[in-house]
Amino acid sequence: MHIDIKILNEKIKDKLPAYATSGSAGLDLRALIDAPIVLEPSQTVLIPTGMAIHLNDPNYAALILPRSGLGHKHGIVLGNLVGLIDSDYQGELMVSAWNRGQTTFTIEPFERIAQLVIVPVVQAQFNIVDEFGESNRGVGGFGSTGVK
Ligand SMILES: O=c1ccn([C@H]2C[C@H](O)[C@@H](COP(=O)(O)OP(=O)(O)OP(=O)(O)O)O2)c(=O)[nH]1
Repeated sequence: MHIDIKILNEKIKDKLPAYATSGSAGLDLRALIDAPIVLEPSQTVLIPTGMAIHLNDPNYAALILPRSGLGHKHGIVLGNLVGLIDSDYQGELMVSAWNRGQTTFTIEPFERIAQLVIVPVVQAQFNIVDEFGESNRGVGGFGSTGVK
């Protein structure tokens, strides 16, 4: 798949997202900031990435996800938990960085703060019905199969 990407800030030109290994699902996104940002516990900041993508196909979306290491070791996740990038969005990719840990964390310029995953999407059409067809589960949910 080819995706149009716009460089909005020349400083990111030689640091564009790339798959780290042939099996990588995510592309690391870097913080396009001029100076370190100190994130206090519980604080959330919106971090620019200096780039925009245009997926241009309703059958795809991109998800911004936390980096496992940052989340596990330092408590840096996303203020919106997951960022959803619509296929018609052309603006700058922004990362909502949330320090859910108990100590300050400093985001350095160009630090890899999140990752972008391209995913397939189905835009559904809904048929209004009075009754659904047969199903094994029916309306049972929220642990109805025995999960505590
Ligand atoms: O982490 C994120 C989440 C979203 N976006 C951009 C891409 C997305 O297509 C657009 C709108 O996001 P969303 O629909 O989730 O935001 P909203 O709060 O529902 O606002 P809107 O009224 O703009 O849809 O913002 C980002 O850059 N980073």
